[in-house]
Amino acid sequence: MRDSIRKLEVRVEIAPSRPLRLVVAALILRKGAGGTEVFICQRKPDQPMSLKWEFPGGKIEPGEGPEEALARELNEELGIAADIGERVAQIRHKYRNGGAVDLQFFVVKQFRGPLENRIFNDMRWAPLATLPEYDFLAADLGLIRDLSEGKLLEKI
Ligand SMILES: Nc1nc2c([nH]c(=O)n2[C@@H]2O[C@H](COP(=O)(O)OP(=O)(O)OP(=O)(O)O)[C@@H](O)[C@H]2O)c(=O)[nH]1
Repeated sequence: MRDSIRKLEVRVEIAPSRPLRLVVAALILRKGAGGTEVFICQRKPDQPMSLKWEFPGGKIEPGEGPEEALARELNEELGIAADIGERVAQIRHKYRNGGAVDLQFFVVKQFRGPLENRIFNDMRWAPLATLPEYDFLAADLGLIRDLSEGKLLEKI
């Protein structure tokens, strides 16, 4: 009896928690012929939430600031050295599997180096008005609507 009680206590202590994932992502912008374009990326078929589109970025690691984390991710994923600009959106989203993310989006208007596809299934420049045509991650949908309607970046 005592043994089973002790086991239960241990289980509770090591029970996996699902912490909020702190994520940063970039709205990399350029002026195209038909207006502002943003750089979007498609997840690989073998990744969770496969083939969904997203903005490049990733999780903040312990000890990193958000801008620092985003510069590192853009370098790892796309091979660029980016100047991280203004933070334009923050979204909290709970995915159906119970995981929650806190997403911060930063504008990037300048970067050095060619954009290299290091981890994505596909990637491209998309005019803001065309964003709703892409199957984006659920957490991004409000932002996609705002961007496609010309909101959020008016003062950028
Ligand atoms: N980079 C990026 N991540 C996003 C966006 N929207 C969104 O919900 N996320 C979520 O934020 C997390 C980013 O983590 P990550 O890029 O470092 O790692 P990952 O996809 O391999 O996820 P995992 O390591 O949690 O399984 C993912 O869970 C992803 O689903 C977005 O627009 N860009």
